[in-house]
Amino acid sequence: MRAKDQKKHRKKNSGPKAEKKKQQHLNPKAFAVQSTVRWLNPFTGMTQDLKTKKHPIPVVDGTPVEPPPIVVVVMGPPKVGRSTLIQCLIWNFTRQKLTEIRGPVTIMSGKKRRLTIIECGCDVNMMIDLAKVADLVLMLIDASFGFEMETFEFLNICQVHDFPKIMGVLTHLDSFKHNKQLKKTKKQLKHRFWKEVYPVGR
Ligand SMILES: Nc1nc2c(ncn2[C@@H]2O[C@H](COP(=O)(O)OP(=O)(O)OP(=O)(O)O)[C@@H](O)[C@H]2O)c(=O)[nH]1
Repeated sequence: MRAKDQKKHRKKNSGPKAEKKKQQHLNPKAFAVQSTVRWLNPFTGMTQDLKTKKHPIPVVDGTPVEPPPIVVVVMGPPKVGRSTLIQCLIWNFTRQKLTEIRGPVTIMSGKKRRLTIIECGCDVNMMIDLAKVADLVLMLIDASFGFEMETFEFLNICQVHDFPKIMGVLTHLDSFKHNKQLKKTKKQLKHRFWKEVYPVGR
């Protein structure tokens, strides 16, 4: 068969494929300038875009007027006197009595300074979370008993997560009958506390 006799390939004008091809050719220069008149029009064209770009954007200062509250974490083993200490702190700053502590308590400690006091339980997850956010940790130690597992656990966690400021607070000091014994225990606990905290603490 000769090439002349062969039928020429004809373009499809109907059917789904043809429709698709037609649609593809509808807007070949979608992002090009199609009309210079419209392009120069101050309300619809590029001029408006250029003007907007030139317009200075006001810089908003997002810094809060009042500083965020200082997070104070009160931690210690069970029955060491955490709730009692928090109640005393609240009474000291606000002259209000809080019988039950159910969560974080925020108090005004100055004209613009706020304190958020959080009681830390003996749960490890809670300790990890609070070690990350605490600005100051009040570490309660029962003087009549000495250091307990929870205290060391918390100190270890603090070493991993950016060590916060730590203050040791001795409780149950009134259980000592003799002054000499009290002084000796205080000294011992103080030395031990510094040994544990100082090498890594701020
Ligand atoms: N003698 C004496 N008793 C204290 C002292 N601090 C707290 N207590 C008593 O110890 C008991 C427990 O105190 P809480 O403040 O409830 O201790 P906590 O650590 O909050 O205890 P839990 O949350 O129940 O684990 C209470 O009866 C307090 O009165 C203290 O310095 N001396």
